[in-house]
Amino acid sequence: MLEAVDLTKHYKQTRAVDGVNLFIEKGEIIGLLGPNGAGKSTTISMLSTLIQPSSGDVRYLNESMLKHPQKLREHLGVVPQEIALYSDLTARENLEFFGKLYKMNKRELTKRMEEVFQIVGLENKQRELVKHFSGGMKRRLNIGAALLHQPSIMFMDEPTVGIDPQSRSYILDTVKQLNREHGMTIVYTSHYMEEVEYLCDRIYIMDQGKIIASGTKAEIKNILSSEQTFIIEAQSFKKEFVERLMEDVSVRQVSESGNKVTVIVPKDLNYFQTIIQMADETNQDLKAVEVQKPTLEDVFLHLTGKALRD
Ligand SMILES: Nc1ncnc2c1ncn2[C@@H]1O[C@H](COP(=O)(O)OP(=O)(O)OP(=O)(O)O)[C@@H](O)[C@H]1O
Repeated sequence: MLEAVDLTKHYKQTRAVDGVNLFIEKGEIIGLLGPNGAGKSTTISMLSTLIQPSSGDVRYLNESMLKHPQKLREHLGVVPQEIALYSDLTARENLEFFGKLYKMNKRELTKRMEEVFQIVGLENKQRELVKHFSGGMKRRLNIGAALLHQPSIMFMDEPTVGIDPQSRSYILDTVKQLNREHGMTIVYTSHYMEEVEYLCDRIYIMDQGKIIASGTKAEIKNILSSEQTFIIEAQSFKKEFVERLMEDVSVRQVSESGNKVTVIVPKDLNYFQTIIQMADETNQDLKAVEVQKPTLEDVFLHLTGKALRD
């Protein structure tokens, strides 16, 4: 339905987005995951026609949107990273303002505002000044503003950054509900992999302006299917035991943190046995040895050598 074709944006020396190809099908929740500065916001600003690419194309229903962005804009809702509300107005006055921008007539707007306040859970706060709202309530109202004109595609740029856990969980549930009950297509950017894992059908992982992996959650985790991770727990670790692990040529990675040691080995090894044997030989007491399923964070670490929240 919506496609980025070799999308590139540079600012002087910075290649903010560097040859991104991605597609979004109707009814999907797509996650755009990457650390700060990866190019997520710039990508969605180009996809939502807010900024012009340096090169490449944005296609909606197979038609280029660079010359006629209006065709796409009426179907889009954008929740920007920065809160865009008037704090001296009430929640209701804010939505009225946005409704006028969308050129909605009064009757239509009044009806839609009721629905929107309900979706974002602010029915009882309509007449309160936004300056008295918590960060989470402002975010929810911001989402409400983007929903007024009933868009079919919604771009949400890190909508849960810096808010309380209750509002965060409310927003995540709202995203699911908009998708399931209203059939909305959603593009969700985040650097919280657990959010993307919870919400999204397909994921694009970005780093330094490029897509470095894409696919369903299962497909992405499969990237690591050639490895297995063991978490070894003990009251304290003996130097000899950790050294034995580090010296083992079949071990790909060892890291020690507090009372846990993480060991990555090829999948086909029966390494559980080896760990027990090494512990025995070095008089190391163990509390537990667990095999860990890979998370998206592990995949990211594997692909880029750095953590998502660096
Ligand atoms: N208007 C601009 N002028 C100059 N450089 C920019 C501009 N916008 C973005 N950049 C740079 O482009 C790169 C990508 O930025 P972008 O905001 O798209 O990343 P992001 O993945 O959304 O990060 P964040 O999670 O911090 O929002 C960064 O290095 C940023 O500094």
